Amino acid sequence: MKALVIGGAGYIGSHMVRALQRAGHDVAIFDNFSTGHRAAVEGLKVYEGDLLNPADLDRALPDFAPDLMLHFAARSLVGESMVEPALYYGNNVCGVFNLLEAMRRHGRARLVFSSTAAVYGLPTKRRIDEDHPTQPINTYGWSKLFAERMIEDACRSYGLRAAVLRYFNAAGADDAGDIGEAHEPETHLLPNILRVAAGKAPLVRLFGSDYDTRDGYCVRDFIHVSDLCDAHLLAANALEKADLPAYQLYNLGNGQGFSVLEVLRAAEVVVGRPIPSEVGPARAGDPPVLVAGASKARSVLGWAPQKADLTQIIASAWRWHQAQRY
Ligand SMILES: NC(=O)c1ccc[n+]([C@@H]2O[C@H](COP(=O)([O-])OP(=O)(O)OC[C@H]3O[C@@H](n4cnc5c(N)ncnc54)[C@H](O)[C@@H]3O)[C@@H](O)[C@H]2O)c1
Ligand SMILES: O=c1ccn([C@@H]2O[C@H](COP(=O)(O)OP(=O)(O)O[C@H]3O[C@H](CO)[C@H](O)[C@H](O)[C@H]3O)[C@@H](O)[C@H]2O)c(=O)[nH]1
Repeated sequence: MKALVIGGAGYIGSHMVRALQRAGHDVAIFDNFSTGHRAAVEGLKVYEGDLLNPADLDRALPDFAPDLMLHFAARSLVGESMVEPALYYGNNVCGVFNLLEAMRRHGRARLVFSSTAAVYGLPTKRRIDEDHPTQPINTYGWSKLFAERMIEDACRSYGLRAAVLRYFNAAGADDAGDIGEAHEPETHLLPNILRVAAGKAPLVRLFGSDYDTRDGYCVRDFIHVSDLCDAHLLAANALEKADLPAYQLYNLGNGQGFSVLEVLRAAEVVVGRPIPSEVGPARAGDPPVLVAGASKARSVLGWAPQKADLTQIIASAWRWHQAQRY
């Protein structure tokens, strides 16, 4: 299969490239390098282009003629989305619109799309499954929900077959240790903890300690990036199954929540020393608990996460942080 990874120079996209290659597929990347890294895509076929420029897609799609497109190219900082909503509606909504139109123009009909647990908003039940109401509390979540809707409509009207994957908290790095999470600025919990452990920052700030949770800290469901990629491969196969609908939606998480403090303590065990921290004010827009109900991906796709153990996730991220290439 020929797969075009849109946003393939980014954190999750670069891992997806690896997973596709290991599965024997022919891979190319489409990326504008706004947050991606050239070092992550060395030696690969790259179409440098922007989803906001349809001419770039008109160059890449007929040239590579992919059987499958995988979309990772988004802005994804919750805080930024509340200050600069236009950036989010531009990239995450107009970008997806341009992609869907280009796919229609060039007869490309298979898409796997990265969505997010942020589409759900505040949880109304302990585990968030796909039937949970979607009421985002930030612009990032709304932009992804609008994109999902456009994809669903394209499946109904234009013969597209698509899988939308709503991730919870992606973490960890490839076993090879040469690609990993590197955002600037970094806002995610685990890389921020490990930057301190690696001596690149003096301390990590824990946002809020008086949430209504077991220890007062926010609780999240961490899923290894390689397990996410496995689910994408399975979702791509599911697009070919006539007994499954043209539009498929799956949550991806381990179904187990860890508090911010528990993640810090687990990281201290992995690195073998205390990691300086301080408690700061709660961050605006953070739901207290986000834990996935992801049984649908298991039962329909046959997905079985191989790296669900938090210590294993942190250890893989730590290997990357110690030898970070970019
Ligand atoms: N990291 C997480 O925990 C998480 C959780 C849920 C969902 N997601 C979603 O997963 C996807 C990937 O996240 P990530 O953490 O790897 O992000 P990232 O910022 O590391 O990667 C995004 C990539 O897309 C590229 N890109 C962005 N806009 C583009 C455009 N207009 N045209 C071409 N390329 C463009 C960037 O240069 C980058 O290489 C995003 O859609 C994000 O919303 C991530
Ligand atoms: O330096 C930090 C960074 C984060 N946190 C806390 O750690 C938890 C996790 O925060 P992250 O920023 O790592 O992740 P989020 O849960 O905010 O968001 C992630 O998961 C969401 C869905 O669950 C979205 O998909 C989003 O794109 C993705 O970044 C939150 O309680 C946050 O307040 C800290 O205490 N200190």
